[in-house]
Amino acid sequence: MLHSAADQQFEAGSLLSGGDKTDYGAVSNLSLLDTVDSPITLSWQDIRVSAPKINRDILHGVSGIANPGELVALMGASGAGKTTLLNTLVARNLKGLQVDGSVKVNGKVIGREITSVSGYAQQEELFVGTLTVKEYLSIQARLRVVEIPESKKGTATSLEEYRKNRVLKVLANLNLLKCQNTRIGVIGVKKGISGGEARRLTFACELLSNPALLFCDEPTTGLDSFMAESVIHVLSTLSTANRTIICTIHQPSSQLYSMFNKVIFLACGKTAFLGSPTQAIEFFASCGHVCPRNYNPADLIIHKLAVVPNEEDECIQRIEDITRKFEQSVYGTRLDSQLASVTEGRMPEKRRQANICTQINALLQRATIDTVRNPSLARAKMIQKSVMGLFVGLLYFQTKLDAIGVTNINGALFYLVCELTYSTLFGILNFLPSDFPLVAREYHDGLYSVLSYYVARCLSYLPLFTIDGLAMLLISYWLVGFQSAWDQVLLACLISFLIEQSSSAFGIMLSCVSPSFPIAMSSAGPLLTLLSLTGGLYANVGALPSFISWIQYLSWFRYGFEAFTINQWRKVDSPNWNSTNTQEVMQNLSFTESMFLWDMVIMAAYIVFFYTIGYIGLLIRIRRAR
Ligand SMILES: Nc1ncnc2c1ncn2[C@@H]1O[C@H](COP(=O)(O)OP(=O)(O)OP(=O)(O)O)[C@@H](O)[C@H]1O
Repeated sequence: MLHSAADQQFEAGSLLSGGDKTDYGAVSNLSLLDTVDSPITLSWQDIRVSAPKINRDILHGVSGIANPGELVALMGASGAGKTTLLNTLVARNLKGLQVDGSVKVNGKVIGREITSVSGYAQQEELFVGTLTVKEYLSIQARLRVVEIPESKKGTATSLEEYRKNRVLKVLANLNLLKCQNTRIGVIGVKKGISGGEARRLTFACELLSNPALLFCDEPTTGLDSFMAESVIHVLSTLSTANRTIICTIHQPSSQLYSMFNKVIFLACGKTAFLGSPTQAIEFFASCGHVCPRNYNPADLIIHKLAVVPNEEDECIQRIEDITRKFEQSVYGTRLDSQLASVTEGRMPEKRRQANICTQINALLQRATIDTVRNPSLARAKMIQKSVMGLFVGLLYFQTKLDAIGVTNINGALFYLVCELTYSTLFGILNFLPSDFPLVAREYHDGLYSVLSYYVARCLSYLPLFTIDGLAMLLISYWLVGFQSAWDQVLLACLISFLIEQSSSAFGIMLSCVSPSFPIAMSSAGPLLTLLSLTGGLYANVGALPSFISWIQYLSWFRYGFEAFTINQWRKVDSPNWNSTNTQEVMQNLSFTESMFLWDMVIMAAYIVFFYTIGYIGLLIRIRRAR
């Protein structure tokens, strides 16, 4: 992981170093670290987790407590159950697991509502990489900060100003001011902020709402020792403001180990120790595992708690010995008495969701920036459609209105329907896969509803997936010599819009209901073939066998082509053309002139239908992803 020279100056606590002083001026009248108004004591008792399908117990009655102002490390060998315990505490990622025992916030079991009083910085960083750090945080602030807290009422005149100050303050707190205008970046596509900055940005998002309880899954994994230390330093500083912070951590260095207020060691799904870092060293020494001088205590303890291949019996015996000794030790009994003395206290205020307009607005802004800054999509689509418009124009250049010309113009119209469909659909099939992990996480963090995301994302695609089609249509229009009375041009634009929207709504629906991107891709091809074959050019829609003829009524190819054709031939600016010629063209294709309006209404209805099914599919998938 890269880190800049400015990173190396990083010092949590002296947060102005390397920062942007102009910006900081805006928040200089505010204290750097907000003290938590309603501190949280988190306690958990006799947590048992099993996987019934494979008949396996993962946690065997684990108990513990974390108090305000404490930075707690959850440690243990790989497979000890750290992530499972953290997931149980935050009520996330427990699909397929049976969970018993109680998790209490200030002495009260609140279940999944823990999400609304805590922050969870997950290990996998998920951002919208095309945004800058400040843009991303500002949008997060609109979703996470919905009112000025009572204690901060005098610090800002409006919610907007409070959010702005909050973003600057969090940027300063986490030493992100110097990279605030840097794009976050997309792994493997575009380099952005450093690994340490990305990790701090994850905390920054969580801190916007100033949670009293913060969970962090492996905050130092993947970082070099300096970065790891700076991240833990930030957490340690944050905990001093009366926050309760619990994080899982893999083999911390001696330096890191001593920065925690409390360490919890798990082994084979049991608590092997809970207490201060120094007490842990003493306890393990009392069990016969003395830490040599200049040796990392965390390494020694985790090694003693690991089950080593080919030495399973010996290791399990040792672990049982340690866990039993812990239960009987002064630390074990003190934990029991602490848990017994937890009484119901004041509940912290739950984080409210922003109203639906704010949600859609913020998400639309984010999605639009992402779509516009995504050159592979925006630029490629515009270039492709313009080239295709030119190509069609040249291929059918100034077509005459004779028998061959009519066939050619109909061919050109059907080609436009296909071009408006295929590239749109395949361009939009990636609608969900790229967004899904972030949206599922933010939904379960309680930031917004699925409907807000869906509306915003669909709207963000609308301009691009309209303008490109119109560009193609208008470039080819006069080159081919389509009928160009103003009402015909306008109606052709409307038909083009409806065809392209039918295709993008269908693509979004497929993307949302398919279990995976490859399945969506592989089902799109055959479905489009079926719909285009019954579109009216390859086979006369009036002569299709009855058992297959019904498919045409599902095909926007058919409605779009019929509407384009009627629009073209109903009014022809030529002395050699009369209404009989129009009827002949219609009869040859088995199209009905009176269907013109219906074609457009039916396409509009299909668009609504596809979007609705897509929404239901997305809702089900996101709800299942907790
Ligand atoms: N959903 C599940 N179904 C079945 N087994 C599971 C499930 N989740 C976890 N386990 C098993 O439970 C054990 C503990 O897993 P967990 O991920 O909590 O360990 P960990 O201490 O976080 O390990 P690591 O440090 O390697 O991430 C592992 O053996 C794992 O295979």
